[in-house]
Amino acid sequence: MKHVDVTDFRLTPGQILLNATVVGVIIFLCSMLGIWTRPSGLLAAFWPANAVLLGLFVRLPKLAHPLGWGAAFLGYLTADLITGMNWELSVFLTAGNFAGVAMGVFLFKQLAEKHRLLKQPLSIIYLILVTLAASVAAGIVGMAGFPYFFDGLAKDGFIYWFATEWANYLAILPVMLTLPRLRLGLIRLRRKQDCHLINLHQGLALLALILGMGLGVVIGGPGALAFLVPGLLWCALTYRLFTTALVILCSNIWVMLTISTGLLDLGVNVRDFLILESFRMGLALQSLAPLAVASVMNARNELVEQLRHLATHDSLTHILNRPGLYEKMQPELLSKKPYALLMCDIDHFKLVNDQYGHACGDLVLAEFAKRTSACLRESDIFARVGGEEFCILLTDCSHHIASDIADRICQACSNSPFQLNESIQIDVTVSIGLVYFDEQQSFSIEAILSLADEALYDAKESGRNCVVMNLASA
Ligand SMILES: Nc1nc2c(ncn2[C@@H]2O[C@H](COP(=O)(O)OP(=O)(O)OP(=O)(O)O)[C@@H](O)[C@H]2O)c(=O)[nH]1
Repeated sequence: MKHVDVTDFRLTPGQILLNATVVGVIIFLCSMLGIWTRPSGLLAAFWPANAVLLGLFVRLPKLAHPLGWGAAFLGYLTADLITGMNWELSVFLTAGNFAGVAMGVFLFKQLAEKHRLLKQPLSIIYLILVTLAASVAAGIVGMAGFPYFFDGLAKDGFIYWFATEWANYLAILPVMLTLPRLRLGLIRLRRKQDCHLINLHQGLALLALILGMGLGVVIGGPGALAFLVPGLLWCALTYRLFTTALVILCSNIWVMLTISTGLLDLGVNVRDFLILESFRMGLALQSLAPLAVASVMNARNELVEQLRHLATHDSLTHILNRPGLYEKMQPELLSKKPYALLMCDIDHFKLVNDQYGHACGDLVLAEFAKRTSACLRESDIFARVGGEEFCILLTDCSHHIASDIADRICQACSNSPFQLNESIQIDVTVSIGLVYFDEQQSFSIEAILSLADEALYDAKESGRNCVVMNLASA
């Protein structure tokens, strides 16, 4: 079945025009960068525009509107024409650029999103294959026009286009594909930890890479490229996928710059066209090893995170379970500010199970968790610690706030019946034992829970559907 991107239909003409303008401007700037960094025609190696266009169209498919393609065409053409190229040659070069990008967009569309975003180790193999095909497409156009425009052999045209495209795609695309949440050109970082200062381990990894770069320049020779490998691998084991891709791109640019300026002497004649192309591809392919390591680490970290979540959360109510609560009840958290612990137990819950069945009992538990969560503050910790027993840790609160919250939970249950399905409505009440601790007091987690259990027992004894509060004394 043909896949239709419904988001296309939601764009207004104004948005489509704005998107196209953004694409056109980005491609113009990238083309200018490529032209500007081309020293005396020989090392026109850094041509980011195609990889950036492909990355944009893969990450934001709504940009790949016919107007977006048209704007990209104008972006390429304008950069060429204002830097003195004749329009015939410019159209030929742009056709080569488009052939590669179109092939890449088509093939990436056939892949699952996890592979498009390089989230699985196998994604790196797909990246190699897709960019290989895109570079062959560009190479075929290059081969067709090379004899006419450059008076060279068609075979050389193919090699030149193919190698340059492949090296650029492999270096730049990983950065585009792993860029955290691209929204209108703004980067929204997913986790707080991304904003933290890099830690010592990450700093050392970067230092190892810089050392490798420096050693390569000092020692030189054909092995100099491999000096980057330890630093890159260390980065791959330490940084997130996007950061690793960025570090790889920067180190590749460094190598290309030091070679083109003569700072890095590989001991081979990089002015020889075939040696240069072989070198470019070797550099790009070498970068895939650390990228694959980073991708494996990414998949592993996501798996560990999923397992950790499963181990610390209750699958029925999606709140913390007992181990999750213990993990959060850090002694240092409990020693600094006054806090309260609420032990909640649904009244006569056994009757619900007996009368309506276990499945309805489960619905009551889930609804209780939902109603209770709505009564809590963001900082409160809520866990299911037994069958129909729930525990709430209220950090940094007065005993007034604690008893207010406990009353609110009781009312949230008793005020309106629980609607289990279209025909079943039941009245549910909850008993709550509350213990309040000021910051002077120090108790073990077990002692805290046991004191709350005693208060809960008193609440049950007092007739249920009520809160009993104990002020703990050390
Ligand atoms: N549906 C469902 N029932 C559970 C679950 N875990 C425990 N239970 C049931 O919860 C009931 C707990 O009953 P009791 O501990 O006797 O207490 P109660 O009926 O709530 O009475 P009081 O606490 O004295 O008001 C038992 O029938 C358990 O089988 C669960 O995950 N789902």
